Amino acid sequence: MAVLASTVLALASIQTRRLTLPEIGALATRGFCAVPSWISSADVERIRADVLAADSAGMLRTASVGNGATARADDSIRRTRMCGLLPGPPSRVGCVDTRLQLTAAIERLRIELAELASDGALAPMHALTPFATECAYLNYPQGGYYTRHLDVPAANEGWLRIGRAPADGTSVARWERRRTISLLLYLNAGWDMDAWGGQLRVFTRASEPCATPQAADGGRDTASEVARVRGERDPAARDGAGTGASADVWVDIAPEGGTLVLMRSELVEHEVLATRQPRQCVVAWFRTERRAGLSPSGPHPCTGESAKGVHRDAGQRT
Ligand SMILES: O=C(O)CCC(=O)C(=O)O
Ligand SMILES: [Fe+2]
Repeated sequence: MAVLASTVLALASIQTRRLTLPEIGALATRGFCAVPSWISSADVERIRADVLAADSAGMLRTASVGNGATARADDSIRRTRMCGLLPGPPSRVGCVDTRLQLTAAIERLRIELAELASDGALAPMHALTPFATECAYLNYPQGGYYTRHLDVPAANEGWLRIGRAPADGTSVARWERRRTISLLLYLNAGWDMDAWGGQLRVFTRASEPCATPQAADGGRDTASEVARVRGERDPAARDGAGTGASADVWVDIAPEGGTLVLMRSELVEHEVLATRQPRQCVVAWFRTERRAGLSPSGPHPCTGESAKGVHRDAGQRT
């Protein structure tokens, strides 16, 4: 009986729902969307239990900022613990089936987004390369936070070399990758944003290349259950006059269990406000790979710049 029960549990997959048209529209025009109840509350609890088990086993470590040689812990920017899932903790820790089902659900979402992009439902976007996804658990302690940031580095338009660099010697890798879509999946049922803070603050700017004027005002439609528009755009920006400088507009998203957030990684700045309760979530990044300096597929998503513009960058590298 116990064997049967564990077999059934192992076979049960994490059911996700497809994105709705308004959610797809928000991702296309505003660069982000919030998707309430993407998974069931039972699956939220299963994943959360696995995060806590992995943390108790010492698998979650202080999350760093920067990347490669510049990666470092910096308490003034970020306070949370993190554990990568690809590869994940050893199978004796927590529930490996839950992790496999979670990463399978994330892969199904990558395919859904790739299909939407090829159908033209999303703004032009680089292809999401299979087997290039990063995925991790995050556990914020009471007093945790992550200050305002973009998920890609500023240098080389966010492209990072895969493998050997010229400084490493000969036989240099010619591939690069960049985060394209950032994914967050929240795991705390009944999160009280007013009492506990910990909201995800997503910034949009009037000057943001992919944001349309309607988009910057339109968040209430797509995410009314989970988000509140808190920012004010300055009047000059609203009527399109002035120097191009604009005040921030932001949307606060409650980290409610089961809510999925998707953001264009190179466009959408965000932060996690101080949390007064421990807060767990899954973070993942769908990435794009390209031959160094060559356009991966089609024009740059925001500027419409095609391979020519990107080639200039390659010229500097070689
Ligand atoms: O915890 C969150 O809501 C956001 C985390 C985040 O922005 C990141 O890890 O890059
Ligand atoms: Fe982030």
